[in-house]
Amino acid sequence: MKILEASQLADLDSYSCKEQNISSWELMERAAGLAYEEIKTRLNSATQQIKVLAGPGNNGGDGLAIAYFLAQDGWDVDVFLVNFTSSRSPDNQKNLVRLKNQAKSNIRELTEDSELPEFTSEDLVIDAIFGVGLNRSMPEFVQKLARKHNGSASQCICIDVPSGMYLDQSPGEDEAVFQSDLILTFQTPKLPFYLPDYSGVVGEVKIIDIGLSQKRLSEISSELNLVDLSLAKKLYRPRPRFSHKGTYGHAVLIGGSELMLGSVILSSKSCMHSGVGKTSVLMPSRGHSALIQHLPEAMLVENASEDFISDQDLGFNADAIGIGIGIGTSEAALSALGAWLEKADCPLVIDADALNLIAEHITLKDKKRLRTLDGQVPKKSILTPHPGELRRLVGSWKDDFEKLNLIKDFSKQFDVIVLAKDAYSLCVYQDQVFVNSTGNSGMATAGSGDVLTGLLTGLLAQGYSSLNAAVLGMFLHGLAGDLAAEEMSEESLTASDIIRYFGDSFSKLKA
Ligand SMILES: NC(=O)C1=CN([C@@H]2O[C@H](COP(=O)(O)OP(=O)(O)OC[C@H]3O[C@@H](n4cnc5c(N)ncnc54)[C@H](OP(=O)(O)O)[C@@H]3O)[C@@H](O)[C@H]2O)[C@H](O)CC1
Ligand SMILES: [K+]
Repeated sequence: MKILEASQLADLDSYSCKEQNISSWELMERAAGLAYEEIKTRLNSATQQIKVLAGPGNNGGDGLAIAYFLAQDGWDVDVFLVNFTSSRSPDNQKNLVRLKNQAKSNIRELTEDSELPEFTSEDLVIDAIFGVGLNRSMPEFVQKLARKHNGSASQCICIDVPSGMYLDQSPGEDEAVFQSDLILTFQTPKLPFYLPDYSGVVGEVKIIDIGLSQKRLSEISSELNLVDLSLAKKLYRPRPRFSHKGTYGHAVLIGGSELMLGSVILSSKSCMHSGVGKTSVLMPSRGHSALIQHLPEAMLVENASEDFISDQDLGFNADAIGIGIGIGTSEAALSALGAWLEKADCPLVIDADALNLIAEHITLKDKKRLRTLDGQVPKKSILTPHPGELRRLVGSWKDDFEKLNLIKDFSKQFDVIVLAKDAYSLCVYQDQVFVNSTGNSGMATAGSGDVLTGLLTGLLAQGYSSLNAAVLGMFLHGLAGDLAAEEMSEESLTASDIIRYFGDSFSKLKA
């Protein structure tokens, strides 16, 4: 699903009105009506009082229409006109006149000099002060209102976006943003919903289809996408009926060191469950019997060292290699990694300590090592850093938008795909950004990343392009975690459970 910028949203709005021969007010009426239908399903006898906070722009216009519908239905509604300017958009004005004529709700004006309303646990607050039009800090009294609301126990439904949220920047340190329990957003998801800087204010998100032009939406080029089931289904390639294990590729996992042997076993197991034909494992020889015990389907590659990975020739052509899991940062690991980066002639997934080694040798600016590592990270490799590894690779950022730009620059510089793991992982290739919609906090557990690496390596070996493998694998991994958490709760989830739900996760793609 495309994620649009404010200017693209405005273009989509006006195009849709023309295409459908409706006025902007009629579009607002439709959007507000659909939001109201959703709100209605959430009201119950415990909802004592509804407080609608409406700004003077079109977001406020939505709020005034919702207040009208609620009052028509007999709900007790207090409307606060948050008048940070004396000018009102025409559609807002029309809705205000209608609301006043209806005479069923209490309407109060709030300006800088007004006493702010109280919010209690019995209030349902509908925040319609600012929408996607916010382009500078909210006026101080509106921020005070947000802080007062955030400090209360009231419930809050934000219309389109929480007031105070920018589409293209993080809030300043002291800037207030309305904390939402639910966001009813129109037509397309908005990027900040998925960024850590806004995590404290984003509750449940419901995307409401308000019938904007699908034709125009498909024409608008957006490099930002939310990876949902329908996008994942487009990437998935069904298995041909007439096929054999050679059809699905030969994946190799290279990982492990003296005290970190489990991770590569886990990763290999994940790879084996990804649909791949064959999985071979190159790991320290002291882990060989454990691997065979836990994963008899896997094949071992001879390894010269008991404790470290080596650059032993495979003796066959690998279709994809996953490298780095548990290798440590020793000289032995560094030298084997350097050799593999140099000789690999298939797509790579690079994870964990391999990323740390690469990062170290980029930031050290040690020319010799730069040549052996950074210069030879094969193009189109998938790098899967967690936030700490990412920082080591791309440097520090002051907010999520700067982070995104750093990742894009890095991806362009080395021509690699970066899958930045987070609550909502981001998969970035040059200027294209794919935001994951699956996953949960139960997956923040040891081994979860190893499972992702195995899955990505397996998909690559099956012939998915690097970008498609990264995007699809990210989605499937999160979905498996969600399905596992549904059954067993986030708390008890382990990395092995994620693998057990791969099957259900793939099934969703075929449904
Ligand atoms: N298709 C849809 O998604 C529909 C969306 N609708 C709703 O419309 C809003 C967007 O409405 P808009 O009027 O463009 O913007 P806002 O209501 O968010 O803001 C109003 C104006 O306020 C000014 N502004 C911005 N920041 C500040 C600030 N910090 N202080 C004071 N004023 C500010 C700005 O105008 P300027 O000219 O002063 O820059 C805004 O334009 C969308 O979110 C939906 O809720 C429609 O209902 C139809 C369908
Ligand atoms: K709002």
